[in-house]
Amino acid sequence: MTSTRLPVADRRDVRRATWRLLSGDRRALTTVLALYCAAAAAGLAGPWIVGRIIDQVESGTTTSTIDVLAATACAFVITQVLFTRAARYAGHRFGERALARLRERFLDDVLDLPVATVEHAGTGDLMTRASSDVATVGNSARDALPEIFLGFVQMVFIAGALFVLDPILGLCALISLPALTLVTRWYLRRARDAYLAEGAANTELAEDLAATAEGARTVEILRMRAGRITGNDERIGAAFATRVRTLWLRSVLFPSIDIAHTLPVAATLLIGGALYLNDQVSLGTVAAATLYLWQLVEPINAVVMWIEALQAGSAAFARIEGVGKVPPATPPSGRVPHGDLLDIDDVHYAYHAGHDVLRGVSLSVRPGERLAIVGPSGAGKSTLGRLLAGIDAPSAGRITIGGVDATDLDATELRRRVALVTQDHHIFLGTLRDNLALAAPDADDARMFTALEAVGATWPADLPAGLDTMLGSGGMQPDASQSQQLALARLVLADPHTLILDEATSMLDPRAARDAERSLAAVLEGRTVIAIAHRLHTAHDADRVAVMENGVVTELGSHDELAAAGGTYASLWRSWHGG
Ligand SMILES: Nc1ncnc2c1ncn2[C@@H]1O[C@H](COP(=O)(O)OP(=O)(O)OP(=O)(O)O)[C@@H](O)[C@H]1O
Repeated sequence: MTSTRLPVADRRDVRRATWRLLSGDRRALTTVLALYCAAAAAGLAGPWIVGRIIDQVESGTTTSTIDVLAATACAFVITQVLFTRAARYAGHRFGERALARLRERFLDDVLDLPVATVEHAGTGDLMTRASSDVATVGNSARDALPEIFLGFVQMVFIAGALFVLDPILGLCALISLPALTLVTRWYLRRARDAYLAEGAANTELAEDLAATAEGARTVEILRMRAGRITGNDERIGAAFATRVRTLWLRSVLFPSIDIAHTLPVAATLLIGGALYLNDQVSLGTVAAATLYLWQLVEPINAVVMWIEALQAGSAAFARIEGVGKVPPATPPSGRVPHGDLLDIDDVHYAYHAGHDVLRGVSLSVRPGERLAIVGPSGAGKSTLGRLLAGIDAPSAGRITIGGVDATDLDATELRRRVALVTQDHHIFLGTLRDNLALAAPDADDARMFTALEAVGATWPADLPAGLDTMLGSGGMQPDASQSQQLALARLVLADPHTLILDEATSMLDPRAARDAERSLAAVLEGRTVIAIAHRLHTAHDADRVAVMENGVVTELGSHDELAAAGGTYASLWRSWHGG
């Protein structure tokens, strides 16, 4: 099975998704925009009033006029502060709501992912998208977007005010614009890929570190320390290189911005000075224009700084949106199975092209039959179980349920009919009831207790809080055997017509395992059970036994037939029995 990263959405999709996210709360967005415009408009008054004060002083005026002008300037500054504060507050609330909608959609997309896709992609990829990518987008939605918007509004208003003040001085403000545009375009063209590469390198690093930490014991025992350190070093090196690349892009952008501030001020002072000497503009106008230009520093800096964050946010958003681009595992054909006959016809499967682990498996499992699959380790039993449960599709051949290809059934329909239970029994944080309701949301307490009893779990009846007992960290920690019983009880509640038990009871002690399997079989009378088993008593109790060796079924028959046939099963049975 080769590792395939989850897709990344392209620019057009990201633009569309951004618009969808923003326009999902139009009223709030309009309020935020209006408040920012009001704040930017109020900010224009200060320099203009200072210019007027200078002109008044030059032409000779009373102190009371100056006092009135100064008081007016103060009033506008306070108004600007109040509007900005209100705009930021509304902007943050808007951003948080947008982020909440994004998280909900992301969760839906993740839950819709085919299991095989998640396994192929590796959990690190999904974890990075769910954690750091969502946080980065949150940062953009909460801070970057509102700040960039405020910056743009301020720039447009200030440029407008400069032109109104004096068109020639207005032109001075634009002197750096072409160079600034070029540098910003140069940066933006490269930034997305650079940030995507940084995100991907971080994912690889996170996966590698997690694998080393999780497998620490194995690393110690097999003395793989040096190898792991070298591997981790390489990943850290790769992540470092991608960071250096984004740093290089920033190191070109930021100094260019600094120059872009200074040039227009110098030009305004020079040209404004010459105009003043020629009596074409007043001293107050030159002063006001210079102050406006200094005022531009803040929005330009903010826009550039936050555009950088927005780039990182856009790359992260592309990765989040990419999860929704994964095609459904099985485009439903709409065909309805007739009956529950499970037919496996010449099925091949390879994790790596050219290395078939299933090499032409053919088998028919009748409804209600109990089939045990036995065989040596690596024979392909679990792989066949995954294919039967629709987690992976055969590379060749067909698996049909009631005459319809398993790959043509939609995921919900397939899960309703076939369920795989393995040794992984996840207990979700929540009550015992929550954990059982996952399989049957409508089940009442009586049904839940019946399901638990069916799999031999009597301990829930003794719990003081009963089904309301909290499980998981901070609550009751079920042991391996109890977790397995919960998983089996979930299956009883889900009630699919075919159950595939892949070593499902292996963690229980032999007596408990036998009890659980017996109880399960009793509850599921008339249903199909395919048990992939290491313990041969499972085979002994089954209607038929299929022996798998090297990717094919080599023997098929009842326990008695195979035990008498003197083949692989007979020798397995003899050695298991110590005979
Ligand atoms: N995810 C995977 N990627 C690559 N190869 C795999 C993967 N899972 C299993 N294999 C290989 O496929 C072959 C069949 O494995 P499978 O687990 O289906 O056998 P099994 O009969 O169930 O063995 P066991 O009884 O030990 O679980 C083995 O050679 C195994 O190494």
